[in-house]
Amino acid sequence: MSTIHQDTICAVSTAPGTGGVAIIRVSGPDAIQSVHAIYAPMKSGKSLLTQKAYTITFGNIVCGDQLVDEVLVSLFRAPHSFTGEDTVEITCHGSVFIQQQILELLIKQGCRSALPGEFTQRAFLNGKMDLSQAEAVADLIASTSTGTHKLALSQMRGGFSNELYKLRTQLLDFASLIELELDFSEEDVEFADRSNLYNLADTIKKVIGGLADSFRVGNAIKNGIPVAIIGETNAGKSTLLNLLLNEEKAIVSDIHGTTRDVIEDTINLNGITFRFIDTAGIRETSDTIESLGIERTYQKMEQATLVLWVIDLTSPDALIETLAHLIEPKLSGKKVILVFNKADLLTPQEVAAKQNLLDKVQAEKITISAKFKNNTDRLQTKLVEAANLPEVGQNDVIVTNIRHYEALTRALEAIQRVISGMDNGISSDFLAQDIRECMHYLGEITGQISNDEILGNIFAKFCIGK
Ligand SMILES: Nc1nc2c(c(=O)[nH]1)N(C=O)[C@@H](CNc1ccc(C(=O)N[C@@H](CCC(=O)O)C(=O)O)cc1)CN2
Ligand SMILES: Nc1nc2c(ncn2[C@@H]2O[C@H](COP(=O)(O)OP(=O)(O)OP(=O)(O)O)[C@@H](O)[C@H]2O)c(=O)[nH]1
Ligand SMILES: [K+]
Ligand SMILES: [Mg+2]
Repeated sequence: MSTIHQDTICAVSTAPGTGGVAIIRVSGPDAIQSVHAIYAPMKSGKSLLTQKAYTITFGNIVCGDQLVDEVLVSLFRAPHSFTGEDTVEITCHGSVFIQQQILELLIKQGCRSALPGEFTQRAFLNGKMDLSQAEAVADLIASTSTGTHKLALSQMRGGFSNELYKLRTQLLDFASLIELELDFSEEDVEFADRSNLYNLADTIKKVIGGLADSFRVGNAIKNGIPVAIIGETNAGKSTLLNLLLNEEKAIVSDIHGTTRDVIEDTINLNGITFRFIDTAGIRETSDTIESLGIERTYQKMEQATLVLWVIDLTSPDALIETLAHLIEPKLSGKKVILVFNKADLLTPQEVAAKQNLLDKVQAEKITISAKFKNNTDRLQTKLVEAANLPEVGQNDVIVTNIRHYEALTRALEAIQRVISGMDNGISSDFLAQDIRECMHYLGEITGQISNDEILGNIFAKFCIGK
């Protein structure tokens, strides 16, 4: 792909504010000329126009006869740069005022302020990387832990893309065999050995299915495992949240219905990110706002992977059972830990007598005192066990991006139609159509298939200067 964006863009690529130095990036056909016009190298004979690529020179940025700053200027010549275009980087002093002045000078030279992600978008459009690699650049910038860093790095280096290219090749083989048959359809012969084709479709299905399934892990690593803390009012949910986060995040009081809006935050336990979600206590209420809060509790429960159902051991058994009728139907498919709280208020005998409560609920049980932090280490251990995240190796391909997950789901549906079509002896042209559809969705991930809307959505989420 050749450069189709003929204008030259500029932006500050370092964090806003005042670091010691800042980098201003200029990319496009007039990058070298534009910087040349505002730059005076210290040593004669070092004009940017004649400098070799991958060199740095020292000099002054000037506005007429006014000195703006002493800077370093790095030169990249197309196609050997991040964007694939001519690129010049000015490293100036970290004053916002200086950065602004230099940008203004560049704009006077005909450069345009870059849009968010536009440098990376150009790298994609110039064939420097595919779309999933470009998206990984944003993930890498946002990475905050070993897990997110490792996944973003592997995706940026093309691990995921290679997997998809392999699949595409297999699908192409498949399609050509089928299409060969179509060419000879009058003769009513089957060129492509059906059982080979069937095996191939099945292999492809397994690979796509495996990639789609990896999103559970990828999403958990990237966004944290959602853990909803639910239960009756005053059970001690907010006390438990604060304890898990080690921070007074939520208001705790002895008034029923204190928490009305959802409060959430993440924390790392044993390298796993958990997103704890404190919710409004569930009870019958005539208060409109509280009812809305309880609605949200149910929504959050639905979105959670893990549910901590907090029970006040001092509540009457009947109340707990009544509440169970409301909660239980919403727990299917989730890991549940029943947290019997306020053990400090009961004798050990009384606590023991309560152990059979809610026996019919499929769940682990633990007895704690959130207030006095009794047995809460055990609860953390249980959480880590319940997370059940596999070790991710250097070469494992894990899907972390919801856009990729959705495309994989579509691709999986298409290949499943191929398989059931073969089961039902469907005609070859229909099979070919489904194979092409499968390829289309895989192509959306790498950007072989793309449009302005997809690209706009992706790059608008980048920061400016990237
Ligand atoms: N100053 C600065 N630091 C930076 C970046 C940048 O743009 N500027 N990057 C921005 O994200 C990252 C580095 N990414 C880069 C990727 C490729 C090329 C490049 O010149 N590629 C050439 C030649 C490669 C080679 O020597 O083999 C090419 O692809 O042809 C430069 C930076 C991180 N650090
Ligand atoms: N004795 C004792 N009191 C506790 C314990 N945990 C919480 N409490 C008290 O129980 C009361 C309610 O605690 P909260 O954390 O606000 O309960 P909640 O479940 O968030 O309540 P709502 O937000 O109203 O649904 C407060 O007075 C807490 O101090 C505990 O383990 N032992
Ligand atoms: K309360
Ligand atoms: Mg609360």
